[in-house]
Amino acid sequence: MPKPPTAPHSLPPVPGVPSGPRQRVAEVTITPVAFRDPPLLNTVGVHEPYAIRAIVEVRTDEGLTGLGETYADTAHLARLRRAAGEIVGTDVWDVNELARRVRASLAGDRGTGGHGMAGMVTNSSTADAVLSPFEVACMDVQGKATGLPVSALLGGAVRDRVEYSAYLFYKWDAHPGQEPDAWGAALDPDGIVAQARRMIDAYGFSAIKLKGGVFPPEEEIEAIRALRRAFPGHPLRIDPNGAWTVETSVRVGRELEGVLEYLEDPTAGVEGMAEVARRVPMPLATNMCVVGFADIEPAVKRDAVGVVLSDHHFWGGLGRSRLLAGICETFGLGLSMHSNSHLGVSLAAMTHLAAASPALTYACDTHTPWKDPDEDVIADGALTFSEGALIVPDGPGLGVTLDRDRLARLHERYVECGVRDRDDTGYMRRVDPSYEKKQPRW
Ligand SMILES: O=C([O-])C(=O)C[C@H](O)[C@@H](O)C(=O)[O-]
Repeated sequence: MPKPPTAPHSLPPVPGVPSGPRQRVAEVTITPVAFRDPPLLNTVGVHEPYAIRAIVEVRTDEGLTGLGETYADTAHLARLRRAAGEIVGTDVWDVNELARRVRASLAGDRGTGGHGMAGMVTNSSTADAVLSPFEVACMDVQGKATGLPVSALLGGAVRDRVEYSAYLFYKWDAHPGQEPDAWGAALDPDGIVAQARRMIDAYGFSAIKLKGGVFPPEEEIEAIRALRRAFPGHPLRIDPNGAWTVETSVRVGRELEGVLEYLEDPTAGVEGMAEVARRVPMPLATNMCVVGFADIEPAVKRDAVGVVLSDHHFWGGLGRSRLLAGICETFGLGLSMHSNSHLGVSLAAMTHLAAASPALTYACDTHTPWKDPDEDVIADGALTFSEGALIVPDGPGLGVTLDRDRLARLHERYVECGVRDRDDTGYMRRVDPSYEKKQPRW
């Protein structure tokens, strides 16, 4: 009797896991990198000359490689490295097993800092933040193994282009001791409008977010009014990262009635947010008081937020961010997307997630315009903005490839600038030393 043809891959099936070319994680590489970051101001201080990220590569026993990207502060890197050792041997389709192993690798780790969450009032899950880049990398492999884009693996793209917003910052001309960059300074309403015009001319964005909490609220209200006059049709948002008292938040919210599409994190903590929400006319958005699954119930009970900014880096990857999207739909919460200084691997993952999230109806945040296009780790051409949006890549996986020369260069920079030795906040922000004592600032 002729033998049945052998399957191309010989792993036993995993119950409940979709079939597909099966592969196991054979090797994991984590490469911290540093890229130039302009002197953008936020409520804690100023961005450092370099932002740091970690690029995660997951290689399989079948020779495919998947990519992920995450924070690279000292605490987070140490956790990533522990997890990397544990996940070798995992089937890339078995994300539950991947999560189990990541959690096991963190046993006994009670730390909550790192991964960009320092200073937040949060129930953010360290394990979710560690899981995220590995899950994204495994999904990239799944896509490569099946020929499907990640958006298809997430349930299917409901849009073929993902809109992003112009993310404006008050800004110095230059970091001390450096040449001014092409953006120039933006320290008043005219500077902010000029920055918006430049960014919108270059990218075509049709929504605008201003990072606030830097100057007294009256000045920031003026900047928003100036933006409204200059861009009458663009939805506007302001985000002071929780720097205002409840009373200041209420005053700003009322003054900007009819001007803002949402007011993001005006004050810190779910109680304060709930009180502001009761007294201002627009929805409150957050990426500070709902940053993990445990934050959802208290926020919903108190009606504290109208819009959640998801972020797959915090929420455990793409699959768990889809879960968040479903919960938001259930409770009638809007869904938008948060960003931090990031590279192209994250941008690709954000774009696939947004494409596959029907409830995500707001333009997403991105820091991309603040990065020199040569300072990335991906090859050019995969992600290009047109009319404020990215076309969702339709090639296998994330649809981006690593440029190894760039990766090596940015890693060398990371080693040279010594940031690896810093026990920083995870933001790579130079923090005003008096900040801790000044919260809320107004
Ligand atoms: O709420 C936000 O958009 C952020 O927290 C993102 C960034 O950390 C932002 O504040 C920054 O880049 O300074």
